[in-house]
Amino acid sequence: MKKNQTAAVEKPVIPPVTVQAGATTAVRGESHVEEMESGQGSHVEYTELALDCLDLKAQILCVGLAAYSEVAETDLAEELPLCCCRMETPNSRGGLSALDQTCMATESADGTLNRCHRRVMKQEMMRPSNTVHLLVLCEDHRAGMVKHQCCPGCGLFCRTGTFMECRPYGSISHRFHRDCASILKDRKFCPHCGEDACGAKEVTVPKADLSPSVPRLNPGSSLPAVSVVATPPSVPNMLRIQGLRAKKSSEPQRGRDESPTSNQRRSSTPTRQLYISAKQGDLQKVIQLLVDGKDPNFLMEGQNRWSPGDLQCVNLSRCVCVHTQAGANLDMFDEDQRTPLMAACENNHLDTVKYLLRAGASVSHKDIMGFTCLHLAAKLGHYNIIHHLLSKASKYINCQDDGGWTPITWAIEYKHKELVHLLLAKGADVNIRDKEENVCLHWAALSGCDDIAQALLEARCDLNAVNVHGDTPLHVAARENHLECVMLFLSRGADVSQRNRDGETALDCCACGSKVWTALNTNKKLTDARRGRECRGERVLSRDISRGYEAVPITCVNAVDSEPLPENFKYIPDSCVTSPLNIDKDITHLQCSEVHCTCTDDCSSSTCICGQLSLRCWYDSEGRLPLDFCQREPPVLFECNHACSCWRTCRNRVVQNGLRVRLQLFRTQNMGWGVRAMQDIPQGTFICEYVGEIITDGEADKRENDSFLFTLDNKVGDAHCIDARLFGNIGRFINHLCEPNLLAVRVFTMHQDLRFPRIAFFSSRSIRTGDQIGFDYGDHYWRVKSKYFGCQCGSNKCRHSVAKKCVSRSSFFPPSSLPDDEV
Ligand SMILES: C[S@@+](CC[C@H](N)C(=O)[O-])C[C@H]1O[C@@H](n2cnc3c(N)ncnc32)[C@H](O)[C@@H]1O
Repeated sequence: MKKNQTAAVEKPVIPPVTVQAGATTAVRGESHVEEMESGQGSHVEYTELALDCLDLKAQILCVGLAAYSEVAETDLAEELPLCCCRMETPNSRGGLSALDQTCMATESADGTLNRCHRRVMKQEMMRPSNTVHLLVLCEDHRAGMVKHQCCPGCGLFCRTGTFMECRPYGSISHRFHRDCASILKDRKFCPHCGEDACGAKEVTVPKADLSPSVPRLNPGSSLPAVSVVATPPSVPNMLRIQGLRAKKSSEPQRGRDESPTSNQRRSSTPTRQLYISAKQGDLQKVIQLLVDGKDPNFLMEGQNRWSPGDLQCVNLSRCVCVHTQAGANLDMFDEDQRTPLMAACENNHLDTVKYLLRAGASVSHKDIMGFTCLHLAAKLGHYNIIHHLLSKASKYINCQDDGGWTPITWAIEYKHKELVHLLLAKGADVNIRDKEENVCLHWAALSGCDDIAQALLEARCDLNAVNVHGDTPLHVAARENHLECVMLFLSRGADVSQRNRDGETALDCCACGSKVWTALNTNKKLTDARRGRECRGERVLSRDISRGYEAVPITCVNAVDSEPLPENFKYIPDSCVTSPLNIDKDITHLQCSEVHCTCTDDCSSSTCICGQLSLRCWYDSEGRLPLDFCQREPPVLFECNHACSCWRTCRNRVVQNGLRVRLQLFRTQNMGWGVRAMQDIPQGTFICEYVGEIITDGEADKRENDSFLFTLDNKVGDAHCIDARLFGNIGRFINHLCEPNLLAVRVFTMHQDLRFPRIAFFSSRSIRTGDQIGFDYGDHYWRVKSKYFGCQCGSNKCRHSVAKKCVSRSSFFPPSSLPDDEV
């Protein structure tokens, strides 16, 4: 419709404008076009307008885009040059030189040249086309330039004499010399607007007559008399101009900005100029061209692209605004099918993005790669852009590009952590598959960002997802040698033995001996062990029955029956009392370590105080009892204590340091729960203490369950027991073995009240991983218990497998204190 309208009058000229960097934009409604420099002798045609106030659409409607001839819309016309009569260029030399202070315009009148000598008021330079030199002009010639009275072909003014005149919009007059018309494929066009020169008329203006030109009725009959002036300084330039013009005519396919030697195809058409000016952020020219009626929706083929470099110009956003107000199709796209909104998103121009969204630009538009605005901004980590886009159009958050990638995928790959968190918070789907079936975790594994991977796992991204290659995220992280991601995935249960399409496990994907390899290999061994247990139907009931009270965790497993974790007792790391026993803890009663132990490597103090106790340090440098330690009647051990002068780290402190070997509570086939070693243990190693409730012998007699009683009979004072029935440690689960591998030894540590020794188990021989540990409950125990059951230790040397007559309460006895009179 616009194309059929014509303008009755020439529209006002939009002034040259400058936009200061950092000036608020039209989006906020505060922006305005800066005033043109207040030059002296300002022109009436120049109108200062605020950008927001521009109603270019109306102006352009008024001008009538229909003024474009059909020729102008053909490919042929796209190659035509365009004048730049209304453009100013800053004087690169800064201020005006003495020479510049004189107008450089030359009037051409029927072959006679006349150089202007008027004084110049403004230093900005002008020219009708890029093929001629820039000129500093007086105010009169500046006005003439704006009115297209300067010939773009030769750069001479056509204000008197005979010349061609094109009137594309009726009142607008484009002047040029007949020989300066643009020639393209044997056709002539107006060098100002590209209109067919057939429509131009030859007119003659008498020298003194500066009124609007009129068609020349009789060419040659009314030529004005013009004076031939001396050759002006600019004549050599004009020779060059003529030469270039001839070349342009002979090579019409080239653009006017193009050097003859350049192979690059240059933009040269009127409409193309609009696009280029917009790309360059040349707001002044954009406005000019739009007002001149150029189509804001023009799509240039071949070279048009909103490249990042183009878009860094501060004026761009204003150009976008102007385009928008001029009626541009907001979703017009370039050769990459990118819209201005996409360009603004990619280049982090938030204000422009806001403006375009308000104006109705599409968020869902996809470029040639299938990218949306969200993809572009996500890839570059433009947090605020994404935030704003999602606030307006959150439904596109999971939009996939041609690779099947969502915006969050791009943010992940480029490690934009904050952005990933934003997208997750806004509902990004982390399990959407791309074209290779990757999920987000694959991309986190590739980038090696464990923080992001963790966030994805918390967002329930599938750790075991496999892509078309059969790779899990663990495969990818291993291949990329990203240790942190590998550790994270393993800790979350990634399957180290999963094979991809090539039959590779993650272990096969990394360098042998690397940290990643070590982590994966360790995990594989543990996994294999676990799987072995699972094959046996073993269930892990607890990862630590001590609840962290021991230095090493004690797992509990059951591969035998459905018995649950034993919870009918309270695990305690040290013996306790439930009624006062008056244990002598008087520090002054402690035997001084100096007397019996120097706690040095050659410590061998052996002062005996009662004939029964050997006061010496028995431990070797590894904290083990010597191989010749008497097992039949083990001596009582006195460890150093707080009354000693030695350090807490001295060698004579082992039992008081607590559990150090790895043990496991397991379900036996026929002895209920039992304890086994989870590591190889050398002979003489402290295993654990028998911990429980310290009670009197009388109290023990009253207790119904005697299965956990350990007698502390020292033949010194009242007899006491440790009852581990209600309170105990791992020691309460140690079964009787007729071929024991443990030796119970009395030990004193922080007190030396001989009625209350601690019962410590040491390995009486070497123990292998997986072996059940056990001690000899003693003949007394079996004399009591054999009425009810026989020993189930399974040893060939079992001495208690046959049930015998019960006599009384049972309890365990350390070998060295078996009562002589027990029956
Ligand atoms: C201190 S508890 C040992 C842990 C016990 N197996 C459990 O399940 O709690 C002692 C009890 O274990 C069983 N026990 C220990 N050693 C045994 C053996 N060699 N043969 C049969 N039963 C045994 C007996 O029931 C005994 O009273």
